[in-house]
Amino acid sequence: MLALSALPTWAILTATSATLFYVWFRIAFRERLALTAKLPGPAVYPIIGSLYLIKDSLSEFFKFAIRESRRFPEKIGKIEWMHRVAVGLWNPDDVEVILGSSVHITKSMEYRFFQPWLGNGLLISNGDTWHTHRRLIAPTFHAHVLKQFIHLFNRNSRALCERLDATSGQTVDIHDYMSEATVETLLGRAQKQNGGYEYATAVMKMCEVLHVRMFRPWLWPDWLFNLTSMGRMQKKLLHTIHSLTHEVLEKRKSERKLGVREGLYKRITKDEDDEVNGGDAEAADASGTSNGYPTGLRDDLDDDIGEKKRVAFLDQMLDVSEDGNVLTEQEVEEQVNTIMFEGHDTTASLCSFFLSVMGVHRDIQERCAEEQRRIFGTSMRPATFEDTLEMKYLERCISETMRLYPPVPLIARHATENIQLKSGYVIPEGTSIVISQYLLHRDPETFPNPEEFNPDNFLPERCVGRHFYSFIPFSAGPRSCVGRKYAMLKVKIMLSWVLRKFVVRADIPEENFRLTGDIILKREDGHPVRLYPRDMARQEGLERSPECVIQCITEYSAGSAMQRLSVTLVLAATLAAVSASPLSSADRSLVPEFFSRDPAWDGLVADIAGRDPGAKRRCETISRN
Ligand code: HEM
Repeated sequence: MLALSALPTWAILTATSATLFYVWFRIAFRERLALTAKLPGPAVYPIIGSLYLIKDSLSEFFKFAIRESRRFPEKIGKIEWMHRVAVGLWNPDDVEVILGSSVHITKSMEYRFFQPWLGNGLLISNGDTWHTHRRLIAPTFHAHVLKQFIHLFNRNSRALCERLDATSGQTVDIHDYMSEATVETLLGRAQKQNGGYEYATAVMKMCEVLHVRMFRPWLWPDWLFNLTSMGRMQKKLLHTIHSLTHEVLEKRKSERKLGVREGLYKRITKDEDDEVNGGDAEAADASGTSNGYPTGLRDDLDDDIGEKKRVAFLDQMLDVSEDGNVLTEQEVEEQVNTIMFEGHDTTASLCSFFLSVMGVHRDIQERCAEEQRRIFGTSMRPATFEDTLEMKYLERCISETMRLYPPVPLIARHATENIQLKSGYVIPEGTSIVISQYLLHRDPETFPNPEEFNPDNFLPERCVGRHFYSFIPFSAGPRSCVGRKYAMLKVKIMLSWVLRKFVVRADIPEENFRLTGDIILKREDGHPVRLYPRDMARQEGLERSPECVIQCITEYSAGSAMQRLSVTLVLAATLAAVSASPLSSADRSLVPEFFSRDPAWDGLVADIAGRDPGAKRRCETISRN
C-alpha cells in the first residue's frame, strides 16, 4: 500500500486503465481469443505478441518466414500483435475455402495503405463497389478484346530489343528494361519522353515504402506516418505517378473528341478478329493451354461476351464516365492507377526472373529458342495470336518461373466471420488471412523436387489430377487477377522477341538468388544478365552449347518416337552450329566424355544420318574431338 501511494497519480491511473482495458478485452473477445489460441504458430508473448520475429531487412524476414513455415506441417501458422492476428495458409484445401468463396472476398486491413495511391480501385475495393466495378472491367480483358493489343505488344517488344541491342555483352539489370517496356505498353502513345522509366521507378519506390510501413506498426497511424521522411517521400512519388496517369487519360479524351478510334479504342468485330488473328480465342483456351491458370477452373474472364462488349479498358472507362451515372472521373483515375500498377510491375518481375533463370539453364533456353525458330524461322516478324498458341514450351517455362518466383507472393483477405477450414481449424472473425503462393508452389507433396526448375511440371499429363489451388500465380476464384490473359499474351510476345534476337547468359545460379518478399517479388541483388545478339553468339559458338547437345541425348534416350524426331532435328541444327565454330576448351571437355559413354549416341547418329547425311559427318567430328 505504502509503495503504491508513493507513485504519482497519473501512473496509477494509467496502470488501472490498462488493466481494465485488458480485462474488458479478454471478456469481450473471449470466443475469438479461444479460437486464436488453437491455431498453431510461433510463441506469442504478452504485449509484444509475435513482434520479436520482425527482422531488420525484408529479405531476412522472407527467409526466416520460409524456414519457420517448415515447423508447421499442417501448413497453417499465425502471428499476433495486440488484438491483431494474421494467419498464413499454404494448404491447397484450406486455400480453396478462402479463394473459391464468393463470401470471403474482403481485402485485409493492410491494403488500406494503398488507398492514397489506388483510391477505391479494383484491387483494394470491397462490397458492392467492387462487384459493380468488376462487372464493368472484367469483359475489357477478355481474350477477344486483347487481340487489339497485339500490334502494340509487338511494337514495344521491338523497341525493347533495340534498347537491349545497345548493351551487347555488358552486364545489365534486366528488370530496369522490362519495367520500362511493360509500362510503355500500358501508357501507349500518350507517354512523354522517359515517362515510362520515371513511372516505373516511382512505382518501385512506392512499393518499398508501403512494404516497410506494413512491417512497422508505429507507422500505421496516418497522421504519424505523414510527419516522417517516408511519408513525405510517398507524397512526392504519388505526385509523379498520378500526374502520368492523368496525362494518359487527358490525351485519350482529346483523341476521342477528334474521333480517333484506333488501337486501344478500336471496337473489334468478329470478322476482323478472325481475319487479323486467324483463330478463335475460346478455342485457344480449350486447347489445353492453361496460361498460368488452373485448367479446371473458370472465372468471369472465361464468360462469353457479346460483340458489343468487346471494348478495351480505357475506352470502357471513358464511355461509362461520359454517361456520368456509372463512374465519376475520380473513380476512372483510380481504376487506371490500379491497372497501371498491377499491369506493369508484375509482368516485369515475371520476365526478369524468366530471363535470369534462362541465363543459367542454357539447355532450357535453347529449347525455347528452338521452338521460336520452328514458328518464325529466322524472321523477326511480329508475332500473331496464332503464333502465341504454338509457344507451348515457352508457356511451360513461364508457368515454371511463376511457380518458383510468383510475382505476387502473397494474397491477403479479412475474415468477416468465423471460417471453418478443411484442415479442421477455425479462423476467427477479424483475422487477416495471408495466402502464400511461394510456399504453396514449393510444396513437395505437389511438386516433387520443388526447388528444381523443371518446365515438365506443366506437361498436360502432370497437371491432370493436381489440386486446382496448388498453383495460383494469378490467384483464383471470384477475385482472381483480371489481367491474367493480358499478362500471358504480353509476356509471351515480349519473350518471343527477346529469345529470337538474343542469347541470354547469367552467372548467379538459382540457389544464390536473394529474394525479398516485397509486394511484388524481387531479387535483392537485381537481375544481372548479359545478352548477345544471336548472330554474334552463333559466330562465337555461344548459341548452341554442348549442354544443349547433352540435353538432346538425355531426352532422346527417354522419349517417344515423336519426341525422338523433334530431338533429332534440334540436335542436327545444334551440331551444325557447334561444329561450325571453334569450341572453347571448357565446352569441348563436356562433349566427348558424355558422347562416348551414352548408349543413345549411336542410335541418334543413325537417325540424323537418315535425315541429313551432312550431319552424320558433323556428329563424327564432334565425337572424335
Ligand atoms: C504476371 C503478371 C501478373 C500476376 C502474377 C498477377 C497476379 C495477381 C494476383 C495474385 C492478384 C490477386 C491479388 C490479391 O487478391 O491480393 C491479382 C489481382 C489483380 N490483377 Fe493481376 N497479376 C498480373 C498481371 C496483371 C495485369 C497485366 C493486370 C492488368 C492489366 C492485372 C490487374 C489486376 C487487377 C485489377 C487485380 C484485382 C482484381 C480484383 O480484385 O478483382 N494484373 N493479380
